Amino acid sequence: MSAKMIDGRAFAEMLREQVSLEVARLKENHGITPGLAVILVGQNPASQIYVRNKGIQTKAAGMASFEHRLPDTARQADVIALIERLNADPTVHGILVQLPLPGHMNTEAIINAVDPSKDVDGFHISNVGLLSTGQKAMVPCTPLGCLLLLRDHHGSLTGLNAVIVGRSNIVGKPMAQLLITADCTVTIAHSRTRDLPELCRRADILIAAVGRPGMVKPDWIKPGATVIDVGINRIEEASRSRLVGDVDPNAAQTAGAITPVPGGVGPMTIACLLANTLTACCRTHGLREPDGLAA
Ligand SMILES: NC(=O)C1=CN([C@@H]2O[C@H](COP(=O)(O)OP(=O)(O)OC[C@H]3O[C@@H](n4cnc5c(N)ncnc54)[C@H](OP(=O)(O)O)[C@@H]3O)[C@@H](O)[C@H]2O)C=CC1
Ligand SMILES: Nc1nc(=O)c2c([nH]1)NC[C@@H]1CN(c3ccc(C(=O)N[C@@H](CCC(=O)O)C(=O)O)cc3)C=[N+]21
Repeated sequence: MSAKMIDGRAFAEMLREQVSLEVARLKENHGITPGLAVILVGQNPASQIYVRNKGIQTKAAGMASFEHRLPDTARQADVIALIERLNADPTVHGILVQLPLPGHMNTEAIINAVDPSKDVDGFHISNVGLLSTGQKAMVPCTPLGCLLLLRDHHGSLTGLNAVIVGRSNIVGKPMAQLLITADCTVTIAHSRTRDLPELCRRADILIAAVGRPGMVKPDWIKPGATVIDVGINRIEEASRSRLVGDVDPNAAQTAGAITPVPGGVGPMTIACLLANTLTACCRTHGLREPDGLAA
C-alpha cells in the first residue's frame, strides 16, 4: 500500500486565500492594513531566498511588507535599535528576525527584544510561556502548520501516540506543546534517545524535525501511521542541488499518510506566518480574530 500524500502546497494556498479575504475585509471595514517586517542580517543564501518568498507572498495577500537588510558586520545593538523602532511603529503588526543570526550575536537577546504582541514567530519567552501553560499565544509557524495538516487529515487527535524527533525551540518543543493540548500522548526524541527505531514504531503520528536527509527509515514506521516530514535539507547530486526531507521517501510504502519535501510543511510555514500577522493585527486592534487560523 502507498501512503496518501498530504498536499501542503495546496493547503497553504487555501490558507493564504483565506488570509487575503480577511485582509481585504479589514481594509474595507476598518481602514487597517496588516504589516509584516522581516529583518535579515548577513548574506546566508537560503535565508535570502526565504525572505524574498515571504515578501512576495505577504504582498500577494494584500499586506504591507517591510524588509530590513543589515550586513554581517552589523552590531547586536544595531539590530536591537531597529527592532525597537519597529516595536513602536503602528504600521508594523508582525516582526520576524530571520535565523540563523551571525555568530557574534546573542539570538535570545535579539528575539526577546521583539514586542511579544508582534512576535509572529512565537519565539519570545512570553509566547513560549503562554503556549506551554495553554494560554493564548503567538504560535511558532512551522508547528502550527503541522498541526493544521494533522487536524485536517485526522479530525480529532485525541489519544493518538505522537513521537517528535527533534527538541529545538523552533520546531520540536512547540510542536510537543500543541500536540499535548490536542490530547495526544507525546514523546520527544533527540540525539541521545535509545533505540529510536523502536520508539518511532509506536507512533500513530511521527514528526521528523532533525536536519538529516532520509534518516527515518520505512521500517521505523507503524503501518498506517501519519508522517510529517519537517526536514529541509539541500543536497548536491549530479552537480545539481535539490531539497530532501528527514524521512526516506520509501517510507511512503509503510505510512498511511505522509508530507512530501518539497511541497509539504515548508509552504505551510509561510502561510502560517501570514495568518499570524493577521492574528497579531486583529489582537492589537481589539478586533475579532478570523476562525481557523490560530491554534
Ligand atoms: N519546513 C520548515 O518550514 C522548516 C524546516 N526546518 C528544518 O527542520 C529540520 C530541523 O530544524 P531545527 O529544529 O531548527 O534543527 P536543530 O538542529 O535545532 O535541531 C535538530 C534536533 O534533531 C536532533 N537530532 C540530531 N541528530 C539526531 C539523531 N541522529 N537522532 C535523533 N535526533 C537527532 C537534535 O538532538 P540534540 O538536541 O540532542 O542535539 C536536535 O534536537 C532542519 O532540516 C530544518 O531545515 C526548520 C524550520 C522550519
Ligand atoms: N525567524 C525564522 N523563522 C522561520 O520560520 C525560519 C527561520 N527563521 N529560518 C529558516 C527556517 C526555515 N524555514 C522555511 C520556510 C519555508 C520553507 C519553504 O517554503 N519550503 C518549500 C521549498 C522552498 C525551496 O524550494 O527552497 C517547500 O518545502 O516546498 C522552508 C523552510 C523557515 N524558517
